[in-house]
Amino acid sequence: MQQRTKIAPSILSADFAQLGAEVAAIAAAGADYVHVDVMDGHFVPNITIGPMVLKALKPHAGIPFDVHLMIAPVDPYVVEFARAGADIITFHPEAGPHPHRTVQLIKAEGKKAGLSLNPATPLSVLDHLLPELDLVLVMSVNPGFGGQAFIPSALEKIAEIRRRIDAVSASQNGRPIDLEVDGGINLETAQAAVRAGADVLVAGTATFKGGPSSYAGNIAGLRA
Ligand SMILES: O=C(CO)[C@@H](O)[C@H](O)COP(=O)(O)O
Repeated sequence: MQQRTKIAPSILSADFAQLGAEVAAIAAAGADYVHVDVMDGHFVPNITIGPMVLKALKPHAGIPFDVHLMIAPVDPYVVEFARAGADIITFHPEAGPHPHRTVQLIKAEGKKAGLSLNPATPLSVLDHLLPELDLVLVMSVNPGFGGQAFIPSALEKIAEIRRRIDAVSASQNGRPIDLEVDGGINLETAQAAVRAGADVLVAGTATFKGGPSSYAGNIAGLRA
């Protein structure tokens, strides 16, 4: 069953010189999650922020921090990100040999666990893991940078994952599992992604364009 659409601004498009004020501003503007893109220059070709910055940002926004780890290996860093303030920790199945163990590590810290699928990652990675997950993140761009164009084949993937999530959720007394889409989200692609079954939209460029006075309108526009 699809929930109300949630908006998770990616702070990759925020003003990095004002990050505390930026996360406070998006929370005040109606964002549901703060989406933190963690990149290591190895798993993806870009380097962003680590647990120290997450810890510094945490007190600035009273909404869940949705942390997307684009790092390999991922297991050695799960506990540090959890204790730095992540509420949801999402990782890639390619980032470690044992994705099920990574989920166990996340859950042992009392956090929600997400699995992210790159554009070329097959849906079979979900076969034995979906019942354990709280979130599935469909990448609609190749991870590494903001401002890329939405890859249309993500829509087919979202629709199939929607079916699988609904089946698992129904067998677990309606336990919610978020279906999040990330990359190239604008007013047009947001509508297509939600129609296909997404219920969380990650949006960097589309949230932060125009500066703080535009955030509430940008978020409301995406949600509508
Ligand atoms: O994880 C990533 C990129 O790797 C995304 O979160 C992007 O940062 C989204 O940016 P826009 O496409 O919305 O600008």
